[in-house]
Amino acid sequence: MSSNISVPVIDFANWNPQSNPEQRCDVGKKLVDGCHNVGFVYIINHSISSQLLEEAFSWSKRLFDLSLEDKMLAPHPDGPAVHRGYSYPGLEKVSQVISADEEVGEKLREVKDCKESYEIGSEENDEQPNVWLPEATLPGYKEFMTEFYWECARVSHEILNAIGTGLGLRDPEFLSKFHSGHNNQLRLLHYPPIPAAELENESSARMPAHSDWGSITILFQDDCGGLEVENQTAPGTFIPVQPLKDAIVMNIGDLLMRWSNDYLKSTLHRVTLPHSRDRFNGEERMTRARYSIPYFISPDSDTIIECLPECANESGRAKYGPISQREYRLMRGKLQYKEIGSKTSPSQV
Ligand SMILES: O=C(O)CCC(=O)C(=O)O
Ligand SMILES: [Fe+2]
Repeated sequence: MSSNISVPVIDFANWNPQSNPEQRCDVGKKLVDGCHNVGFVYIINHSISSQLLEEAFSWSKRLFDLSLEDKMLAPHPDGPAVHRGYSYPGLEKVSQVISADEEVGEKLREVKDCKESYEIGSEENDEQPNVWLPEATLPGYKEFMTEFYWECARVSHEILNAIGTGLGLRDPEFLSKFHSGHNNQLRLLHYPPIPAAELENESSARMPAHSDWGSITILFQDDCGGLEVENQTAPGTFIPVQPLKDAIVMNIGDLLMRWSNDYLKSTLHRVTLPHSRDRFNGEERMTRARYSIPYFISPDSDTIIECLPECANESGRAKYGPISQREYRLMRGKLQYKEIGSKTSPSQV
């Protein structure tokens, strides 16, 4: 695990309308460097308030503290087409076979994923309608989460514009324009305490290595720890993304990697044992519970993802042909299904 590479911290204090163009350009360049070298960055001094984040975690805890019976009043629909509502521990199996080695793939499939989640989309996304709990089960939950969803969408535009600026796009807001926000996904995640031995001997996983599919992901995590990202300079080894209070952890997804002709990196990441000293509780060596809130940002379904001219190589060549978001999502879904079997569902979108 030792590495002198770490996840860069990008200060967004100078990314606001009052900042001068040089300051904004500097923020954009640092962000893009981090997305190129590591694929993951922390963003600090962003525009989501600390109080709102506290509220989001407290709603998440209230949700997962409900009885299973209550949570099952908003069940995740069967199959991969609609990713909404509540998934009980073990329902979803994230697996991305990253090796052609059959044995590795088999081993990953046997491992239980110890987490429960609740997925939320835009109320206007007809392809994936929301699955809400009855209002009386958790009054105020739907209202808060809807507001939080759009607050995350708002900040995602700031980040996409900073990326556009850092990449030197002729129109720095070009990427943002394909993101109405209706194709995003807010996910509440709870990893219950489990015996540390199960994570150590790999009979259980919190979340195995995978990449995200969309443009970018922003993630909020509690102080438990355990998120790790693959070290680009030493593939197969991982570096920790230590909790940093109120920071946004931001990463590049597969579609933006493709859009940027592989300049921005969609990095494998996983959730494993916490790194902190208080990894275990008591004699049973139980890992602490962990709560995280990723928000996946995707372009609208009809968007054609085609190499940005500014990212073409010297001979003007693109590594990938044009593809729509919808086509790409279906292709990824199919591939994943072939590899991981029909009882499981893909990691997101
Ligand atoms: O819980 C985390 O920190 C990571 C979650 C994640 O990578 C995902 O849901 O795709
Ligand atoms: Fe992820």
